[in-house]
Amino acid sequence: MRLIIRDDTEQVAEYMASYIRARINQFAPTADRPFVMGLPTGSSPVPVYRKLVEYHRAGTLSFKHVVTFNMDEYVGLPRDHPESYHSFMWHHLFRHVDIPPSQVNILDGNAKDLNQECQAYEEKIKAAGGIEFFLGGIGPDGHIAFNEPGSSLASRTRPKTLAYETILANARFFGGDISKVPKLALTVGVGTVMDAREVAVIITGQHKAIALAKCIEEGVNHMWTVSAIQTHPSAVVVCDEDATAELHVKTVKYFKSIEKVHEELVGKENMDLQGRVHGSIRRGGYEE
Ligand SMILES: N[C@@H]1[C@@H](O)[C@H](O)[C@@H](COP(=O)(O)O)O[C@@H]1O
Repeated sequence: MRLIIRDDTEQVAEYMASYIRARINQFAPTADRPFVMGLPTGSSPVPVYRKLVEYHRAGTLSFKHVVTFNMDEYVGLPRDHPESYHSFMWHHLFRHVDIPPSQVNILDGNAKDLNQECQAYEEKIKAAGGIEFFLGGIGPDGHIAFNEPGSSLASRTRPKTLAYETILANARFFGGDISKVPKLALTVGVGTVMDAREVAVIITGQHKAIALAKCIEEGVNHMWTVSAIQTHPSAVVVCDEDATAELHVKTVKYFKSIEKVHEELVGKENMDLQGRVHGSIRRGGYEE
């Protein structure tokens, strides 16, 4: 696993978005061989989506042959509610790019049979050939998607009761009114995320510093579900300086030195590929 540290959220977004652009363009997706992505909601990915939209407008990125699967959705919120993840994704990304709506997949939190909806989602991912690249964010309690502390690290897409801490954290999107925050969600499982061929997680802000330390410096633990990425063969965490507050200085220095040596090996001219180099050094992905 690699840890990439940037000064602030803007630089984190720049890194992540340019990496995604390079990854899609390098994959050269076609109608028969689309690029399949997993996508998160939350405030952390917003600047990443803004940059992806900019790239699209500048003509350097197309979503024509991209298929997306969102991580999660609230149960019981109308699809067009401003805080549904459906609305969020169309507002921040999909309506600004050339993705055909038929290639967008978001769990239906109003499905009659929620278990059936989740099972069908897993099958749809499988039918699409699996997820090539899963972008994730985390909650301050280290949850990835809505895989709250104690979720099985082998979990699949399913309905999930939200932890009180998550309900509190998300109250800011519902005018600070806890009673308005849905208490149940549909979410991909940790196992679903881990099945992706590559996983990248954005962790920003001092309020996520403990979660980052648990994920990087401690063992794999179901109480910090994002820590499962330690077992993934091709994973990266991209964080800002604020989020490193609970890491040992030695850890920060270590990952910065890895990146420095990597830059020297790869050469400045390839830096836009951010760790993914054509040819002999890397065939793809973050192997560490
Ligand atoms: N289900 C979502 C997660 O997928 C997301 O990672 C998290 C963090 O949101 P933010 O980036 O706003 O801190 O919010 C919710 O809990």
